[in-house]
Formats: sequence, structure tokens, C-alpha cells
Amino acid sequence: MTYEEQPDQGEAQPAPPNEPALTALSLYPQEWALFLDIDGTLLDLAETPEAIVVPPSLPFALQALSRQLDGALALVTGRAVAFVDPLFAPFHFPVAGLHGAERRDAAGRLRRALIPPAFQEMKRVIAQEVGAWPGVLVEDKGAAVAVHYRLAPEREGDVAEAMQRYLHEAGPDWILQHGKLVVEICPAHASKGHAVEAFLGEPPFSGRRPLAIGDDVTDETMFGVANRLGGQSVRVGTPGGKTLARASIPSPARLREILAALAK
Ligand SMILES: O=P(O)(O)OC[C@H]1O[C@H](O[C@H]2O[C@H](CO)[C@@H](O)[C@H](O)[C@H]2O)[C@H](O)[C@@H](O)[C@@H]1O
Ligand SMILES: [Mg+2]
Repeated sequence: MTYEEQPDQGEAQPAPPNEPALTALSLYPQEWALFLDIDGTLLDLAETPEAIVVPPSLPFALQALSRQLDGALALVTGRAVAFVDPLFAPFHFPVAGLHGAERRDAAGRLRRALIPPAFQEMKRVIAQEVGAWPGVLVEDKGAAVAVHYRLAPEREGDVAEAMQRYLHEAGPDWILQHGKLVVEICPAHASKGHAVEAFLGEPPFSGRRPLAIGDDVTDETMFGVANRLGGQSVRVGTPGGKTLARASIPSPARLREILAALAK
């Protein structure tokens, strides 16, 4: 399979099933950089943010793949960077957290996102008000806050309305980010696409073609960057929804199998 540079991202449309999209990694590891989303991509979705399960072999497979890629493997997630390391212990991969608002590069330098006092206070109010609704969970992520309604799907409208109101109070430095049964308030200046571009400007990522793998709307910005820079984009999940990703893999379990095979 060959990949041609395609400067035009084109219209979002359903991504075809295409597992061989990843074989280029093992054929030409020196050419590629791998960017991996976590929830819904590497890991199966769980009922609550804390209930995720990391298969014990996964960190080792990622480490082996990272070595093949000379370290050009990064995690790009909505989680906080501090949450990520324990998941993949004993390894410390380069990681962009909070949908790109914070980032630790391959040299271990961490760029944190500021937490203004007013935002700190707003998180407290959100936890007190919305967190009191049965089944609704508030996840404090430092410079971002997520409100989950997976256990109370009937609250979708209430959560969306409340978060819109909080966003208005927070001001223009913040944006609303909708995800899978979750609404978040995040720093406005960042995106996963920007994070991928930042990694690609530094060793060991620079000069490589990005392969971005994700499952959700926030991954679309990194799909767009990967497409624009002559790379590849893969969406995990049932093909069908509109996406910029050019290929798809049916489930996190299948992705883990492929990564484990590539890591050998
Ligand atoms: O960018 P990601 O790595 O995919 O992170 C996106 C969000 O993932 C988490 O929430 C989602 O996964 C939970 C665990 O499976 C699930 O319970 C929830 O319904 C999903 O929305 C995480 O809690 C968020 O902070 C991330 O932004
Ligand atoms: Mg995800």
C-alpha cells in the first residue's frame, strides 16, 4: 500500500475499513510517527472515567513499537497528562493531554496549562451543582472539567444547557468540547491537531509522516493534520459516521491486536 500526499483534506465522509493502513509502520518504521488517542481507541470505553481497564500487555506492546519508531510514538488524549503515566507504567511516553492544552515532549519537558483562580472556583460550583444530579459525574482535570452523563443519559439536555451557561461565565479563553456522553470545558487555545503539529516540529517526530488513530470528534483535528501532512488517519469504531479519517478499525480490541502483532 502506498500513501500519497494529499494537500486537500476534502469533505468529511465515512471511513472505509482498512486495517492494512497500519502495516506501513512495520514496513517503513523510520518514516512514520504514531499518534494514539486513549479512551475508545487503545482502551475500551467503561461506565465511568475511573473504571477503564488497561490490558497488562498493552504498555509493553506500545514500548516495543515506540522503540521500532525511534521514540516517535505519542499519546494524544483528553485526559490530564498526570493521569496517563500510571496507566502505562513503567513507561513514560510523550503525551499531549486535555485535548492538546498540555504536552510533555520526548525530552520530558512538560508544558502545563494555567488554572486561573476563577476557573478553580467555577469547577467547585459545577461539582456542587451539576455533580449533585444522580448519575452525573464531574471529572476535575486541572485546567479542564468534564461532566459525564453515561449513567444518566436522560440528563443530556440539562448537562449541555448547564455547561453552556458555565462556558459563558468562563469567557472567551475557554471552549465547550462534546464527546462520548460527556461535555467538557477546556482551554480554547489548544487542539489535538495543534499538539500533533508541535510534536512533528521536534525530534524524534520531525521529518516523519503522521499516523493518527482516534475515535471521537476531538480526534478530527489530528486526522486533518495527518491528512494534510501526507500521513494516514484511522478512526476506531463502526464505520459510518462522518469523519476526516481515511480508514477505520472496528474496535479498540482489534487495534490492540494489530499493535501487538506489529510490536513483535
Ligand atoms: O481523548 P481520549 O483519550 O479519548 O479521552 C476522551 C475522554 O475520555 C474519558 O471519557 C470517556 O471515557 C470514559 C471511560 O471509558 C467513559 O466513561 C466516558 O463516557 C467517555 O466520555 C475521560 O473521562 C475524559 O476526561 C476524556 O476527555
Ligand atoms: Mg477517544
